[in-house]
Amino acid sequence: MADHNDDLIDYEEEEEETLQPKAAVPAAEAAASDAASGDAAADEAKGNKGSYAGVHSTSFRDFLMKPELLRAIVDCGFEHPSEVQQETIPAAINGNDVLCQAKSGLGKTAVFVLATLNKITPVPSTVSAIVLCHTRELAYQIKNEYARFSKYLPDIKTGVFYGGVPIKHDQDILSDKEKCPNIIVGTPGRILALVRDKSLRLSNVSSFVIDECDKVLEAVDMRRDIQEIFTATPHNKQVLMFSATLSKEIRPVCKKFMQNPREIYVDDEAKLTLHGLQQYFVTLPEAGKTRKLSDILDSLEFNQVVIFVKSVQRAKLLNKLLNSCNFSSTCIHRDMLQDERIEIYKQFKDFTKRIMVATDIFGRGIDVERVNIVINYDISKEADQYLHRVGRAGRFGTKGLAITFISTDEDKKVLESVQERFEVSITELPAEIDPKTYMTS
Ligand SMILES: Nc1ncnc2c1ncn2[C@@H]1O[C@H](COP(=O)(O)OP(=O)(O)OP(=O)(O)O)[C@@H](O)[C@H]1O
Repeated sequence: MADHNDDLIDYEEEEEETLQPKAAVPAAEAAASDAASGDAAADEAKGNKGSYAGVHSTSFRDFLMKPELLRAIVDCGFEHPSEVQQETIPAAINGNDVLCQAKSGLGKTAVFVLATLNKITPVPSTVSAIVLCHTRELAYQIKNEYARFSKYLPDIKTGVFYGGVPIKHDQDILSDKEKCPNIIVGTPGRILALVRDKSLRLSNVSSFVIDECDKVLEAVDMRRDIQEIFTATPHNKQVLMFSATLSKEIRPVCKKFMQNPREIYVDDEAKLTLHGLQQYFVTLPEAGKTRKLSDILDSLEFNQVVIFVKSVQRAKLLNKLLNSCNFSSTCIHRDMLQDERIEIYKQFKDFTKRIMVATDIFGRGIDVERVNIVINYDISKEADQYLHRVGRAGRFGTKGLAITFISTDEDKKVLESVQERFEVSITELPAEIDPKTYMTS
């Protein structure tokens, strides 16, 4: 990656101000009894969570959080914090800046959602937290996570703003005293447009979050937007950033936005491998891909499948083909009306469709619990993106299966680099796979 330092404001050159650690909310104990009342909802919500949820002794009650949050956590069926949550929630609640890498599907979202909700004392018509991410569907998903966790905090309002829909709607919400959100989730382009036209005032922001931060800050145009949004916020605020992949090149770029952050990295890339996920490849000519895909979908048991392709055109075509063969398939790509994209995301999340043909807009951050197979009809261009894509299966320690089609020398190289970097053995797809090995019962 090029040296982007010149593009960024160098906060190290400014006077360092230490963030005030937030006063502890003396509520953890009191919350225990409140939390217990949500047990029935929790049992229902638990569903098929992976074994990962149960192996830790630390409890969410050990964190100094508002009792309303602890109640919501119970309702969501979260029994124990995952490793990344144990490591980062206390630091984030304490007011530290956090730059965090942790493998896919282990609950990074809850870290910033809980930390920001815990911090905010909502003031009407005042935006206190801003959360940025790279795709509209992810922004929508994060907004829903805020809705889940703020269930018992009705005074905190969250809004989501992204491109592809009329900006007037967002402007109206922001100018309405009753509706103006305290927390805003969005994609950089639309948020910047709202800042520039002065509908969105960020002068009271105390939390600034970037999810999938490597992706957001890698692309020069998105990074410029972020930088401009960042300069509209006060100097003294908490900055939190997250991704499953954080190369050594991007870390200093992220840190330019932070003050003395708590840094959590997975330097041993082998530790990014999801162990509940079986990974296979199939070598075949390009012309044989559709036939093979159809055989796989016919022969394997699955709950939901995501099939990744490399272009919009291929997504459209493949989806059409699958539908003509009576598969319950849908597709998502950038060449669609935004409302339609969100509708399709919702249908898939609600299990109305079993198969999603997608471009890389669905490759990071998207969390659909029932997805247990990912197929790379076209392999990604880079190893990092492979890791994110296959992470759509095997969420939160559940089992899953990833199958990658290899038809060119280029494809082979990407697969080799995945195996080397993440120390994972990807073998040839066997003639038969026992469903028990990839379906969580
Ligand atoms: N402590 C917990 N107990 C049970 N389930 C959890 C817990 N934390 C998170 N989850 C669930 O695990 C799933 C994955 O979480 P999330 O989407 O935040 O992962 P992530 O780390 O952001 O992954 P990615 O890197 O792929 O974006 C979600 O469905 C979430 O509700």
